[in-house]
Amino acid sequence: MLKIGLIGCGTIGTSICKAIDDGTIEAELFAIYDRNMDDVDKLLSTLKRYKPQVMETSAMIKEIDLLVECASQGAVYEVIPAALHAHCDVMIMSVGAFADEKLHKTIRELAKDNNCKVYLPSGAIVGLDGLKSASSEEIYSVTLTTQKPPRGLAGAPYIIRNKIDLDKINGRNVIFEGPASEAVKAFPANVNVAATLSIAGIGFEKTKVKIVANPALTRNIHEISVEGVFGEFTTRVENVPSPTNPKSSYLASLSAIATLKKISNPFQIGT
Ligand SMILES: NC(=O)C1=CN([C@@H]2O[C@H](COP(=O)(O)OP(=O)(O)OC[C@H]3O[C@@H](n4cnc5c(N)ncnc54)[C@H](O)[C@@H]3O)[C@@H](O)[C@H]2O)C=CC1
Ligand SMILES: O=C([O-])CC(=O)C(=O)O
Repeated sequence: MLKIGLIGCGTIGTSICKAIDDGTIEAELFAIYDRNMDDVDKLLSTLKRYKPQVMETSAMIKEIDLLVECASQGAVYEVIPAALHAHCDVMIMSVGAFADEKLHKTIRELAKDNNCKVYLPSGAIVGLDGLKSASSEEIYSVTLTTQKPPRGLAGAPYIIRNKIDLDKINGRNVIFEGPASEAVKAFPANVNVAATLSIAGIGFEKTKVKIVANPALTRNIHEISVEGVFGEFTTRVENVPSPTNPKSSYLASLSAIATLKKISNPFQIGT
């Protein structure tokens, strides 16, 4: 059975561990880690079947088959290269870290050299399948428009740096427009999806991102428009925010679970 270690015992981490615990994902939950022990304890209290060990990732990567990162972009730097060195496969949620070209290159090379897989789930967006197909020919443009209720953007470095008072926004307000490379640094916990889109499509500089704060919303909306030789498509998803973290859509947790279900299943059907 696939032996999993996990870093990040917050919203997505807890959903994943519960899905392993209740058998939705057929895998062994071997170990977990978080820099915040309260989050570790809270997660452990939700599990009925598994009592994973709590250990630093430097120790767990010697024992596991797959390391799941659902912590932060900083954690990607701290743990992913080491895990690949240790011949672990990895699944990464904080995909925005890949905007750092050096890290991106290092992760690709380490995965190749150590014969490891790097899994990036679709996360909170829909349409990556079409973009991947279309990418065999020229893509002219990819645009992501993300709308969130203001509290779904709270704490972002861009909001703090520009002293934007989210409580004072009283209508649909475009607060950022720029390339994905800048968006994922300015909003590291809000638009990792822009990174996944960039990697699947035309890269971090050409992928355009617009971020809108909209107090009228209760959902996180991601609209993707793609134009290329194939024609054009638009997708739109209206995501229910996770109750424990309004920045992260519930679909992101479900996407992580779906990816792990696929990885852990020895029986694969379809192309
Ligand atoms: N790819 C996608 O579509 C999506 C990605 N995300 C990203 O996934 C990650 C997890 O999201 P959530 O579970 O909602 O966040 P969360 O804030 O609920 O939980 C994150 C947990 O990771 C821990 N953590 C953060 N940095 C750490 C480090 N360096 N070492 C150890 N522990 C660390 C925190 O203490 C916290 O318990 C975030 O980076 C988030 O931005 C979120 C939604 C969609
Ligand atoms: O969950 C979402 O709606 C998107 C998100 O936070 C991210 O991509 O970082």
